[in-house]
Amino acid sequence: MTIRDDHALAADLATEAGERLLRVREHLGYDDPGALRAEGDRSSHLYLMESLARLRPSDSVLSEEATREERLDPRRLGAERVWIVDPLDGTREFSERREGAEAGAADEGRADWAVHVALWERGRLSAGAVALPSQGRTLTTADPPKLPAYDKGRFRIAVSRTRPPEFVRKLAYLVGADLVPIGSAGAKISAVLTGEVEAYVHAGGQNEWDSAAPVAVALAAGAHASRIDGSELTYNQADPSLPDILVSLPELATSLLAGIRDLHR
Ligand SMILES: Nc1ncnc2c1ncn2[C@@H]1O[C@H](COP(=O)(O)O)[C@@H](OP(=O)(O)O)[C@H]1O
Ligand SMILES: [Mg+2]
Repeated sequence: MTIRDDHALAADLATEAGERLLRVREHLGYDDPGALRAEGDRSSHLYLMESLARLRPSDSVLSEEATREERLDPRRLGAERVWIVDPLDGTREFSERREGAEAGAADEGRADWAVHVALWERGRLSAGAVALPSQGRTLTTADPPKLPAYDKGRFRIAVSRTRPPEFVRKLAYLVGADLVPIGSAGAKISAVLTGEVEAYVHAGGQNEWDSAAPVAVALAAGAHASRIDGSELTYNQADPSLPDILVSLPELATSLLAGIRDLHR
C-alpha cells in the first residue's frame, strides 16, 4: 500500500460521502431541519466508519459522531495511523435553504458545508480531503490547489456565520480587512485556498475533526495554518478540543499574528 493510496482514498471517501448527503437532502427536503441534520450526521458517519473498517482495518478513527466511549478509546492514542473525520461539517448550513433559491431547483440548499477525511500518522497530518458537494468539488492533498497570488491591499477574513468571535471584528478593523460570514470550518478554509477570501480566523471553541482535513490540504497547498498564537496545530490528542485557528495566504500570516497579539495584550 503506497502513501499515494491514502491521498486518493481520503478524496474518494469524502466525495462519495458528500454525494450521499446531497441525496439525503434531496430526499428529506427542508421541512424538518432537525431531522435532516440528524440523518445527515448519522448516515455519513456510518458510511465513513464502514468504509474505513473495510479498507483500512488496522487504523484507528476519530469521528465527530462517535460515541464518547469510542472517542476515549485508549488504542487511538497509541496508534500510528488515525483517520480524523467530520462526516458533516456545517451541519446547520446543510439543513438550510439557500436565500433566493427557487422551489424545485436542482439544489435548493446552502453550499457552505463539507465532508472532512484526514489521516494523521505518527504526529502529523499526512493526507486529507474536503468535499464541498454543493460546490461540485473536492479539495485534496492528492492534488493540492494552487494558491491565488496575493494582491496587496484590502483583504477578506472568513468568520463563522453564527458564532463570529468578537475580537475578529476588531482584528479586521486593525488590519484593514472585510469580514465574510461563511458556515463550516471546511468551507471557510477552502475559501482561502480557492481565492474567495484571504484568511480565516476562529476562537472560542472547535474540535480536531473541524480542522484536520482542511488543514492537511491547506498545508499541502503552502498556506499558513496555526493556532492564533502562532503555535502548531496538533492532532490526535486525548482531548480533541482545538479551540482556535488561523489559516491564511502565507504573505498575510505575520501581520495577522501580530494584530492578534496586539489585541490580546
Ligand atoms: N464555540 C464552538 N464550540 C465547539 N464547536 C464549534 C464552536 N464554534 C464552531 N464550532 C464548530 O466548528 C464548525 C464550524 O462552525 P461555524 O460554521 O460556526 O464556523 C461546526 O462544526 P459542525 O457543523 O461539524 O458541528 C461547529 O460546530
Ligand atoms: Mg465540524
